Amino acid sequence: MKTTINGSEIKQSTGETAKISVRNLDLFYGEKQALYKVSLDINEKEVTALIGPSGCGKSTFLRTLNRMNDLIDGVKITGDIEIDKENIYRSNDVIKLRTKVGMVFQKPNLFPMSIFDNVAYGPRMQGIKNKKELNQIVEESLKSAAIWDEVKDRLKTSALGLSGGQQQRVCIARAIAMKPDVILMDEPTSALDPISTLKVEEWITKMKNEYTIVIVTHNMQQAARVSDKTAFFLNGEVIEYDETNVIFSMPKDQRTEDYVTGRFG
Ligand SMILES: Nc1ncnc2c1ncn2[C@@H]1O[C@H](COP(=O)(O)OP(=O)(O)OP(=O)(O)O)[C@@H](O)[C@H]1O
Repeated sequence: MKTTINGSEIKQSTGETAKISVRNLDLFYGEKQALYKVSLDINEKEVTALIGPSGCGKSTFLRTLNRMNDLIDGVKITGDIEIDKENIYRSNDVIKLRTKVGMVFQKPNLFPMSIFDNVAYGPRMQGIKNKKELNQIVEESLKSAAIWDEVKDRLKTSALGLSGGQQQRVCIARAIAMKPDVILMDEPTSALDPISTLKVEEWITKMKNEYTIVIVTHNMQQAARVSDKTAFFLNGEVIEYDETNVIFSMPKDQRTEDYVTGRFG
């Protein structure tokens, strides 16, 4: 279904609950505009993939959803983003937002501390001190991220001693430990080998009934495998947003078709 608000087309789907509503989002890095009137709804407990050629604004858009761009000097954002109907740019509680909206980056970015302390870091910052409770959160999070069996006997050793694929799953566990509703993933497997990639993809598929997941990927097969909806970005605009099978098998816009069939990118 397509509707219009203030003359701008809202890309949305019927019948489902929008967890995240984005309206008329413009973003500037200083003088340079990186996003143009982005309006779309992201459904709860679905996987939404953001695809498009390098530099088209996917990561920029992803970072607006937990206000990570606030950390960059000279960024100006106009428009509205609501999560659970709350305008995230009208609240000053960025910590609360980043608890609710977790993020997994392209490269594993664990702290130079033990596996346990990495996963317990967020809960401890939230004030949880009880050892039994922390043990439970760490175990559950590592299990959920499908890494428990590989690390359960070395929780007190440095997380940096793990392989890249294992580190990325500990990053996922660290995000889960905060009990987020939304998990943003910025090319989470681009630095991983095929087996680790498969494990992360399996995690996404298994967990999509628990979290709203938004993933930036350059890998078309990955988007097709894991996502329910796909948004195609080009030059800072959303060109097309639809069910993933529509985007990949019968896109409406020629530019989407050219991109997904590999004619450019
Ligand atoms: N911190 C920044 N300061 C200035 N310009 C930036 C900054 N980050 C990104 N840009 C510019 O904004 C545009 C969008 O970049 P962005 O990283 O969001 O694209 P992308 O689609 O995620 O690209 P890629 O697939 O290569 O990661 C690009 O022109 C980029 O050069």
